[in-house]
Amino acid sequence: RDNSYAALESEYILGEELGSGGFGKVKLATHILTGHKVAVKIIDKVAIGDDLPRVKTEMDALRTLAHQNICRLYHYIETAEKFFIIMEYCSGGEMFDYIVKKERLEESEARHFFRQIVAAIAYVHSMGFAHRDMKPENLLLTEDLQLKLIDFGLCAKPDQGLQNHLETCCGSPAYAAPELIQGTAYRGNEADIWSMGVLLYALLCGALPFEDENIQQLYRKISCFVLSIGKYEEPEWLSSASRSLLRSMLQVEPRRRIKIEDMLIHPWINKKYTQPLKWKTIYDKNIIDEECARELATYHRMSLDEMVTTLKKWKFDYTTATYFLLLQQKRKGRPVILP
Ligand SMILES: CN(C)C[C@H]1CC[C@H](N2C(=O)N(C)Cc3cnc4ccc(-c5cc(Cl)c(O)c(Cl)c5)nc4c32)CC1
Repeated sequence: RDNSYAALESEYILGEELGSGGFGKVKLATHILTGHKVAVKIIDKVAIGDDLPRVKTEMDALRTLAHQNICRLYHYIETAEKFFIIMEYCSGGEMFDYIVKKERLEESEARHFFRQIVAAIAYVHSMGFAHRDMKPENLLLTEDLQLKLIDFGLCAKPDQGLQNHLETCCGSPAYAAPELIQGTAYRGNEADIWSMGVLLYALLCGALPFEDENIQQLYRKISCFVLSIGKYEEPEWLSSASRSLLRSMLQVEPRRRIKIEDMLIHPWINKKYTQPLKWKTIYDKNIIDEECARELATYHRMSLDEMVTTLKKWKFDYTTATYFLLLQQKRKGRPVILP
């Protein structure tokens, strides 16, 4: 092992592998100072090759996007050979596994999850980004069944106008919007709405509207859906409110697709909820929790003001990670102390 891990192992204890992908692997780790579990995405620069821009894309997105339904970036370390992206650990695993175990969800449970997905995407779009790879595998659960959106390797800033298909062939075909399949120019945020429609269908029906192990067949199904009046079978148990929301998201013509703002006030989203959907972030980068800053200042033998000033630089170094984990400790009602 090259000395890259040295940078990491002085601050974290590496644990089991949680999963891997084209990017590299994700390992469980323990943040030494607080004893908290974290997830470390390890990317080998040589192995990633010309996919390196995707890493930068994800880093920029994770640094900018701070939201209760998005996996939190704590710290990142770049060495000559590797990137280490230290993030919030989601002990509940993938939402995909949760749905599979349950076959399909009751409408109320589907709504509990879907409201969090809408909140995350409303925030991502409000920040000028589009995720572009929305699917159950990219939605993780915390131990208290809170949803966290992950994998921003394909995200884009739609205010860069229309992306055309070729340069950014995206995500997973089963969730890909028709305009993406057809290779015409598309807007990332409109494609996200389509993918969320497929996601909602999966949550409610326990299956995918367009399913085929053979990619060509799958594309044909999506395309013929595109060409026909967009028929897919709607199981009889779906309520009329569910059907209307699904139909408004699975609109073939992107311009006719429901907008995220209209989803926030859709009757199905708000059924049995008195509060309107709180989609804005609960985090304010300008507000530093004094108790956590004080504990860090004492540990580093710095004044409180110096520590607050340092934290407001959001360097995503070990101190940023320790601050976030102390904040998490405080949110769980545990004492905010360092050894
Ligand atoms: C199938 N994918 C392409 C990779 C897979 C790797 C394991 C990971 N995971 C799991 O699969 N558990 C079952 C446990 C688990 C727990 N906490 C995690 C916290 C963060 C992440 C994470 C992973 C990636 Cl690739 C990201 O870009 C971001 Cl922003 C975050 N993955 C986690 C994770 C889920 C994704």
